[in-house]
Amino acid sequence: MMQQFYPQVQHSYRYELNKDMHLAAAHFIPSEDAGQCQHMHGHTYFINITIGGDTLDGLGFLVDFKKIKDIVHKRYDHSVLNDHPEYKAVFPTTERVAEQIWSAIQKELNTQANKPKCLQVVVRETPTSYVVYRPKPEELK
Ligand SMILES: Nc1nc2c(c(=O)[nH]1)N=C([C@H](O)[C@H](O)COP(=O)(O)OP(=O)(O)OP(=O)(O)O)CN2
Ligand SMILES: [Zn+2]
Repeated sequence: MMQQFYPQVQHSYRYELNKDMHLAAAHFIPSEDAGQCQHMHGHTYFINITIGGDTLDGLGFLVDFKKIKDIVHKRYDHSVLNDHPEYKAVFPTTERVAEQIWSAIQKELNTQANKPKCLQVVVRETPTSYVVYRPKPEELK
């Protein structure tokens, strides 16, 4: 997975969890400036999510791996990204997809008593193109 590329994120949390997944989705960037990308096309997105925290839940989980996959995969797999409400105001670029994934995951983590933090989201759109998204420190308070 991830073509063996795992970017490191600096932190001092006791635990770091990583979840890899991939999903198939179509998108287009509705602007002439996007060249060929203005036309609908598909990708197999490879996604890596990094979560940190100091405290585990009663099961000994920082967060359930399955919960992380469900938030992203159930939402986007075999869908057209442009159809999702979060891409009505912004285009579904790799950068925006990474940002939206971070936002959805952190929103769910905020409901947990042990308060894990989503430290990094990597989205690989093609074999040669990927984005790393990291929140600002104030967004993790
Ligand atoms: N900053 C961004 N640039 C581009 C994005 C993007 O999301 N953010 N997206 C695209 C297209 O959607 C395209 O699918 C991916 O582009 P690209 O990596 O250029 O695709 P190729 O497979 O043709 O890359 P090569 O390395 O030239 O084979 C475009 N730009
Ligand atoms: Zn594309």
